Amino acid sequence: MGSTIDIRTFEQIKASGDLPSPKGSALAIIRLTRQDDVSLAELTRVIKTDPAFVGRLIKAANGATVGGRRKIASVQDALTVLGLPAVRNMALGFSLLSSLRSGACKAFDYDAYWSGALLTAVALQAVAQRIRTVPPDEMFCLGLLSRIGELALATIYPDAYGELLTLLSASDDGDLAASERTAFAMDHRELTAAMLADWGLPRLFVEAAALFEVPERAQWPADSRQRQILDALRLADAIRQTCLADPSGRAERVAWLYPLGERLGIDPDGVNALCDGAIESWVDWARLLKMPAQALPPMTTPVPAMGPRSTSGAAAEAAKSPSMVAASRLRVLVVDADPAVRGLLRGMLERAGHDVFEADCGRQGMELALEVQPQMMLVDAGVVEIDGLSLTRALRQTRIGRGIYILVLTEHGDDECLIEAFDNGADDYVTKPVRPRLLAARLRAGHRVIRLQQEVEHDREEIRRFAAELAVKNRRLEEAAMTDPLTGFPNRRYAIERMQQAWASAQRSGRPLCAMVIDIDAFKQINDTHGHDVGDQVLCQISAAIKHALRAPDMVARTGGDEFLVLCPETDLEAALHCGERVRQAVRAARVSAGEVVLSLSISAGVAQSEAHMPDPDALIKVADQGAYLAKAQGRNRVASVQSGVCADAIRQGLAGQHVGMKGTQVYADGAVSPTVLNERG
Ligand SMILES: Nc1nc2c(ncn2[C@@H]2O[C@H](COP(=O)(O)OP(=O)(O)OP(=O)(O)O)[C@@H](O)[C@H]2O)c(=O)[nH]1
Repeated sequence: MGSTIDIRTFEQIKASGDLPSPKGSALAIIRLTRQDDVSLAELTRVIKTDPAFVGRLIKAANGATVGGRRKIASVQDALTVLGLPAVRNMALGFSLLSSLRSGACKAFDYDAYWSGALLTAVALQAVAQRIRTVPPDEMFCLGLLSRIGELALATIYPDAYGELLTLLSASDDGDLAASERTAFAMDHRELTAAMLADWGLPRLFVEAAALFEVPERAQWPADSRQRQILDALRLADAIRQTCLADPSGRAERVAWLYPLGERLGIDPDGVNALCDGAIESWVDWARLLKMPAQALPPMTTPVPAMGPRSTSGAAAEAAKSPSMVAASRLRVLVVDADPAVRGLLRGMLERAGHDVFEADCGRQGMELALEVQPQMMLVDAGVVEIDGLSLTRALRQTRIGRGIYILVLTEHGDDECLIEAFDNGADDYVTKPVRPRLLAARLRAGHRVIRLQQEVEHDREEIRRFAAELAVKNRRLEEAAMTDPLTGFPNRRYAIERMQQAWASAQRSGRPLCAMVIDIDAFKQINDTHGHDVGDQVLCQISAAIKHALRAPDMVARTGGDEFLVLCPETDLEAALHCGERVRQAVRAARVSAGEVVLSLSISAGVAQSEAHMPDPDALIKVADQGAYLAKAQGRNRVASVQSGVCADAIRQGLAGQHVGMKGTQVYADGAVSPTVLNERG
């Protein structure tokens, strides 16, 4: 591969410390997964220190599970399903995504960059699921980072790269890579490849990332694994561009999208289905990662005419033949110490149209089997280092090795060896010296079994996809049933569930529990004066101000029109009153803009602490409600509690607002009553 960046230049940039790199827990996860003797327990412990990553990992694992398997809910199970390489790459990808959501390069659209990268990632994962060249979850990361060089250049040279982007956007025929090379003596493709290699991604991935924009430079045979990964990445990138294009742009792009699918044996309907699956999965991931992802129309409209290409015999053949070739052509690994035997077998297999890989000892056989993932292996029982039978047994214990059709080569008449071979997991045997016609017949029989397995796997894949779609839909329904659509906050139903859990836990531990009821003051006026739409915008901004003022363990839900319920676990009344006052001040300080109007509002809040005589959480909410009612009655814009026994002095010292004392109540306010328009209209 001729496009790798000059290693000295790369080392210099790296030494500057400006290159994007994984941070914190991701770094620890990557380091651990590189250790040969890492224990699952240790890795699980480190992963659990990063709750956001736990969520993403479990989501990815559930995407990868077979239909009918139970849902993955623990880190340990997710690790088993995904495997260490996928986990390592996900830690890398998500760490970069989290730490580089914004940056100093003004002309670089960070949101669009990551959103597009995510679409490429899910598209590549879906393509990999179809072509099965490498595990789909490993490909996810390749898609996510396939243009990381662009982001790196924007990070290292924010001003100069910004100027370059601005210049390019003004010209019609700008070549990004050429301009980058002129300005920085390197382009994003080279830098991407160098960074992926530096992070230890597989060579096949590094090369695909370096060349997918310039595929004419790749010299690999059309049916090689390298070429398939490259073509898969090209297809995923084309899916990204097509899905994000406007309707006329889409029509234009399918003209080169479908031929890319054809190269991998995927017909236009299959490509459309990949696009639709990718869009759905993209929106789902974007929600989890809190990234922008607009609703895109599906591609499942009938395949637009591609001119004579689509109907010509050649194109129709091209659309069909690759999948047929893929089904009849096998990757076969021959493990035998004798070069003459290997040569004989290679000749036979190649004449039958298969791709042949050779290993001269058991250890090399194991390594190659895991790397090239052959569908069939011919293993000499007497091969050295690891003997053929131990190799068979070891392979059967791996995910990759379980599905390989293994033919053992044994000495004639060695029944004991044959029995042991079958006990170790061999599918068939051939005795030495090899008789070509007999071997050819056994290869055909093996081939039949493999084809049947592939068909079963294909059906399973369909079921898996169906189950995954169903699971996503169910999750969405569950979420929707618990979420307030306007603010995105949990709704009353969810709040009551959480309240019951917190109540039970407080009963068990004997720790205090507080509830706070918040009501926006004179909100009706906003609707009446400025309209319902402005009212909605105000609600959203006030919600954000409330949430921002709360601590992480507190839970806030929108329980009514302009009413919110806050749950403060392990908090006593005094602390909850402080918290309420913090929220009140935050809302008071917020400048709420709605259209041309800037408003200042206030809230009234009631706070209550659980007490031994209260029978259930409803009683606690009722007392908090009474506090809110009292705050309203006292003139609004205040925090109140109808419970006594609070250390008034301590609170007063810590608060900016005035303290209005009543028998058995605490009330805070700073006088003004809202809402107030702070600017004049237009
Ligand atoms: N814009 C908008 N308004 C809503 C929504 N839900 C309820 N409302 C309105 O919110 C207002 C709530 O008013 P109230 O709580 O009764 O009274 P208020 O004007 O806030 O006065 P006080 O609570 O006594 O300070 C009503 O006019 C409802 O119609 C919503 O989703 N969007």
